[in-house]
Amino acid sequence: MVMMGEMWSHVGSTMASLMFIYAMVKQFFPHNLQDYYIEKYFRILVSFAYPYVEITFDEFTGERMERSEAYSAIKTYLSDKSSASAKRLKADVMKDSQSVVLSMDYNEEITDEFQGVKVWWTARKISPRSQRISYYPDDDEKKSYRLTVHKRYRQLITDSYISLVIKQGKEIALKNRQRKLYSNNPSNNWCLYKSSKWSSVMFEHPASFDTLAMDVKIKEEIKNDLIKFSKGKDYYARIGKAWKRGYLLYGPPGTGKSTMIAAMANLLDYDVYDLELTAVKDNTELRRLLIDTSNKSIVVIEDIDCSLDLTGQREKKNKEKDTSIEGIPIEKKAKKEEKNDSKVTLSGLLNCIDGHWSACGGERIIVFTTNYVDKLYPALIRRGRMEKHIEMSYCCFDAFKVLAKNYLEIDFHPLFEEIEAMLGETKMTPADVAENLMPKSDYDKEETCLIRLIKALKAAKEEANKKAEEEEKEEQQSVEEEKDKEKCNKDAKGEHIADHKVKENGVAAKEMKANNRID
Ligand SMILES: Nc1ncnc2c1ncn2[C@@H]1O[C@H](COP(=O)(O)OP(=O)(O)OP(=O)(O)O)[C@@H](O)[C@H]1O
Ligand SMILES: [Mg+2]
Repeated sequence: MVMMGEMWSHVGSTMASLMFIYAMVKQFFPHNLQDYYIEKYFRILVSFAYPYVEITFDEFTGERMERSEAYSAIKTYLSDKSSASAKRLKADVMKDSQSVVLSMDYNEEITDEFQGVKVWWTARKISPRSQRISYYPDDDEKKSYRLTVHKRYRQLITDSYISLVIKQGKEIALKNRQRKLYSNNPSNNWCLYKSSKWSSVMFEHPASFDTLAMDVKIKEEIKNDLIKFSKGKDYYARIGKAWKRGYLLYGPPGTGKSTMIAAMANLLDYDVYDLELTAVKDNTELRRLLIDTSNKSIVVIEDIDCSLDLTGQREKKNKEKDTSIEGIPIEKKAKKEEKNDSKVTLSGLLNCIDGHWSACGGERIIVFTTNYVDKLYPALIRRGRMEKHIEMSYCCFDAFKVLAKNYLEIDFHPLFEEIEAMLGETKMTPADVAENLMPKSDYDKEETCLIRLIKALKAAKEEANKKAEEEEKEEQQSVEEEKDKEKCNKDAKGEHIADHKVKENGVAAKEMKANNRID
């Protein structure tokens, strides 16, 4: 690779010669023709002396100043090249590890070669001359990459080289990328200049399908479904369906719905977009948010039943009779009460899930979670929209075995038998089982943890029996009350009929008397 200085020394010496020629020629031209002809020929000479084409790739482009995909891809491509050839490099330390990513520093140049043609890349950063106050720290800096190539190769470079650089840059980025967890910013935080609808942190959840406690068969089925989906690009194209899939995870709190989403993301190597619907102003904003998600991602709407007034009907009922939302954990109830300024409607959400625009991009999974599947509007979760409905339920023995392996690193223990029997008759969430299995001190042995779990299961069973007895009593009481009421009603009705009969008999007797008198 030859540095760009070589090109500049050629340009410099040619320019000096041209300036000399220009001064000489100027003397011999009639004064009135100097301006027109000299300038014309001077331009031709300059273009001869500088026979290069420059192409600039800005970091932000378009009317809405979106981050340019080409810029990001070029950056990645050049990082790979420049770590070997550039003299001044910038270093970024990756958060998760000790690895360092090197990229070329500003105003640094590197050369590249494509089919024997030399090109020069320069990283540029332009800061404004005047100081101005800005809300957004790097609004005023303009970053770009400039590609310089001899005009003779213009066609080759624009037709083939640039697209190759972008393709390779994207591939490298995909290989090196650190997955992210995005959450939507409230719309009043959107920056006017660069619309940042999502903020992100590194996605570092350690959950996997190996550590997920649930029925083994169902787990395998879900894993296969996900893998099939991720490899299904051609299949989806063939059947004429957008490459996306909807999952509905439902079940009581603490059964592993959120953990399952993390395991899905880790299995497929996808980003996660945690969409808080209550922070979305309206349907248009929802659409913009979803358009702004990347491929290979999972869009999650947690507690969908609490997030939206999806059925005006149901909401009205709840207001009249609040008992229907009893049992919702406090924070979720608060969320439901807090919602309010969001004007996202059911049809808006449905349109976002499978409207025409939702086919832009691909390889996207959308997941809804809820504790109350029966409360959801059927259209929202019908098959075809939410293709897979997965019930996350109370801890079964399969699930317990996974938790015992996770928390105690054991596959078997004589107490397992008793636990299996107890789990068959007691409802306990995996979250509660896990909590009991977690050693509370360094001296806690496996047996201590298992015995603690057995005690908790017994207590849960007693509690459930007591509750069932109370419920039965209440039911009996209400049946008896109902019976009493019915009896009272009957008695009252009987009296009323008797009264009526007495009255009727009285009237008949009077009539007979009167008739007898007439006779
Ligand atoms: N199936 C499971 N496998 C492994 N761990 C689990 C499972 N279910 C629950 N846990 C443990 O319990 C914790 C709570 O689980 P999680 O947040 O996934 O429940 P959830 O179903 O999303 O609850 P909620 O309905 O309240 O959102 C997790 O951090 C995890 O440690
Ligand atoms: Mg959850």
